[in-house]
Parts: sequence; structure tokens; C-alpha cells
Amino acid sequence: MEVRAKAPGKIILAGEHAVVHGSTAVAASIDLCTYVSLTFPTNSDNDDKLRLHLDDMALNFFWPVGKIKEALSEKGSHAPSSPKSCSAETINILAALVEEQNIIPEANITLGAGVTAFLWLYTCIQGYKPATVIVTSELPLGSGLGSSAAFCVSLAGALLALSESTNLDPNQQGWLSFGEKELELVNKWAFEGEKIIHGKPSGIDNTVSTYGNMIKFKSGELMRLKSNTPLKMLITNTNVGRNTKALVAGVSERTVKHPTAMAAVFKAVDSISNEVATIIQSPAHDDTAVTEKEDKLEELMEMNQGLLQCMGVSHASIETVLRTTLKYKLASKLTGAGGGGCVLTLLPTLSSGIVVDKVIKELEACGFQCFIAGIGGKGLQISFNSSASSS
Ligand SMILES: Nc1ncnc2c1ncn2[C@@H]1O[C@H](COP(=O)(O)OP(=O)(O)O)[C@@H](O)[C@H]1O
Ligand SMILES: C[C@@](O)(CCOP(=O)(O)O)CC(=O)O
Ligand SMILES: [Mg+2]
Repeated sequence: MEVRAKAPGKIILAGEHAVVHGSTAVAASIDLCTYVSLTFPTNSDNDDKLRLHLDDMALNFFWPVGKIKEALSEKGSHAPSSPKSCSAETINILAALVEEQNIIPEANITLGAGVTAFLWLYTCIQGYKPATVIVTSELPLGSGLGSSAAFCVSLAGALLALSESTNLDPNQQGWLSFGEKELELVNKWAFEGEKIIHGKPSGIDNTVSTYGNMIKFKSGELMRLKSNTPLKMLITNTNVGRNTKALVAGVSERTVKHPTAMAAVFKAVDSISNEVATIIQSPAHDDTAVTEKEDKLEELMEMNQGLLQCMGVSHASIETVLRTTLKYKLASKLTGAGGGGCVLTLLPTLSSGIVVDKVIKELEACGFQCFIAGIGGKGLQISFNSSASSS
């Protein structure tokens, strides 16, 4: 029996970083996903290993399950229905199991945190069973499109789908969706995984990846938004690598140094996000109304970008994208943690195709990568393949 899970990445339309400090943010899923396949060996396979294949990076890890059990001793806890934080001490134990394999390139230290999160989610949800887990992703890693959350949500989804805590029918064909209670459980586990990767996540990324669509999020609470007009966003990947954990920590440091000024910044972001959510949901019956909505969204994106600069998370490459799109009267803001990564540019409904082609050409000439993603699709989905056996 093989179970597959797929979970989408996301864009943050307003409120990144400030959301970690209690402000409102607005996010939407995108149609680029991370996929996890989970298979247990049959008795005749005689395999005692937990195997993790990160196919996109051509990295293959394996641990004898007895070794994981011995390393964790009483710190491991097999309790799929009770999401639990990984203590700093346990993170160190798991990180040592990852490092021992010596296969993560030095240039990619944050990848180790993802594998550590895998070990935590696996042992808590499935215990010390041998298995093969294969991960593939359409998302660029560490670019602000929520690959870490999609990784944790798809993992938690696949692991829970083959646990006693969920009850999807494995004989059903095609992609299936969990019910509300099960999604809540997946989301909580994914948040625990994000904590290992991000340090101090707000929970917005795992929530939008779990539930899909478009959400407003504040202090752990989600509100589903119903968009009344389709939004078209150009996503530009500056290809400048960064990691969310360091950027989030940087904003926290600034907050400690300048508490009053930063509180004002976060309050302004909260107002911007609420206004963005209201505009997105307001009806627009004709082209004039749509243009009016888009004009307001453009201004709010620019204001949000200014405040992200105040938080210290912009980057020269992001500024280049902003300058380039502004030449064509298009508004942009960074999305996700910033410091490089991806930038969003609103493409108004009535914008000319020629202008869009020109701006893309100019951005690509700077070495950036441009694409238009579908916004607001489904969240986590599961599928079973009863004829598969472990490889
Ligand atoms: N497909 C994947 N396979 C393994 N690890 C992944 C995968 N996707 C994400 N990760 C983990 O998430 C980290 C990137 O997360 P982060 O810095 O938050 O950036 P973002 O979430 O914007 O892509 C990676 O370094 C890795 O630890
Ligand atoms: C900066 C932040 O708001 C979003 C981070 O997104 P990403 O990991 O860069 O995709 C952090 C968070 O909300 O947990
Ligand atoms: Mg992330």
C-alpha cells in the first residue's frame, strides 16, 4: 500500500513577518505543490530501515529504525493524535542522526532542519516502523513560496493517512480530501515541523497549505476569504538564496531594539492586511469597479513593501524588481520572508499583454525567473495505491 499526499505552496499578499508579531496577514495557495509518497515494506522484504529520498536533490538518507529508537530512547513519543513540540534537546539528537550521514552539502545547512523535522514527524506519527518516504516538489526551496510548509503538510498528511487517527477509505480512487478534524490535526503537526525549520513561525504558511484557497490569518486564527475577482500575479524569483529562520530572527532583534517604532510598523501592516482582505472580498460588477479595486490593491502592496523595508527584509535584488516593474507602472512587493526570494507584481485585468511581455523580458535579462501561478486552489490532498510495494 502506497499513500501519496500533495500540498501547495503559497503567496503572502500582505502581512509577512508582522504576522509573527500578531498582525493580520492575507495568503493564498498556489498551484505548485510538494508531493510525498509513503510505503511500508512487506514482511518478505525483510527491511529494517527508514528511508528518505529527496528526489529533486538526489539525496537518499536511511536509518535502521532500531538506531533511531535507541537515540531517542524515552524522548520519542508515538502519539499521532497529540501534536507535540520537539524540545531543543531532541532537535539536537535528531540533527546528529541527520549529520551522521554526511550527505547534505555544506552550502545547504537549512536542508538539515527539514530532514530533522521529517524524523520528528515520522517517529511521533508512525513510531519506529521501517518505511520508504519519497519527496518531490514543484516549489523552489527557500524562495518565499512556502516550500517548508508544503513539505511539513504533505508529510504530516501522508503519515496520518496511514495511521489510526484518520479514516479515509484506502479503496477510493483519485485525490481525496480529509475532513475538518483531520485537517486540523495535519495543520497542528505541520506547525510543529515548521517550528523546527523556522524557529518561530506564525503558522500562516502551514495553514494555507493545509486548507488551500485564500485566507486571512491573525494570532493562529484563520478566516477563509471568498475572492470576488480573480487576481493575476506575476511571481519573480530573484534566485537569491536566503533562509526564513534567519530573517524572522532579524526582525525580532529589531523589535527588541526599537519596540515602539516596530509596534507602529506592525500596526500599520495589520490595517493594510485588513484592507486588502476587504477589497478582495468586495463585489466588482464592471471593469471600472475592477480597476478601482486593483488600484487600491496596488497602493496597499507598495505601502506593505515600504514597511517590509522598515523591518530590514528587503534586498538589492528585490529593489531591482521593484524599479523594473515600476517603469511599466506595475506595483510589486516581496512575498514570504524576503532577503531575496520571490517578488509579487499585480497584473491588472486590463493590462496589455505587450507590457507584461516586456517587463518579463527585462526581468529575465537581470537573471530573474518569472512565472504566473494559479492562485487559490485546493489544499492538502491524499491518494492511495493499493497495488504498490516498497522500493
Ligand atoms: N522538498 C523538500 N525536501 C526537503 N526539505 C525541504 C523541501 N522543501 C522544503 N524543505 C525544507 O524547508 C527549507 C526551506 O524553507 P524556508 O527557508 O522556510 O523557505 P520557503 O519556505 O520560503 O521555501 C529547506 O531548507 C528544507 O529544510
Ligand atoms: C516571514 C513569514 O511571515 C513567512 C515566511 O514564508 P517563507 O518561509 O519565506 O515562505 C514567517 C511566518 O509567518 O512564519
Ligand atoms: Mg518557509
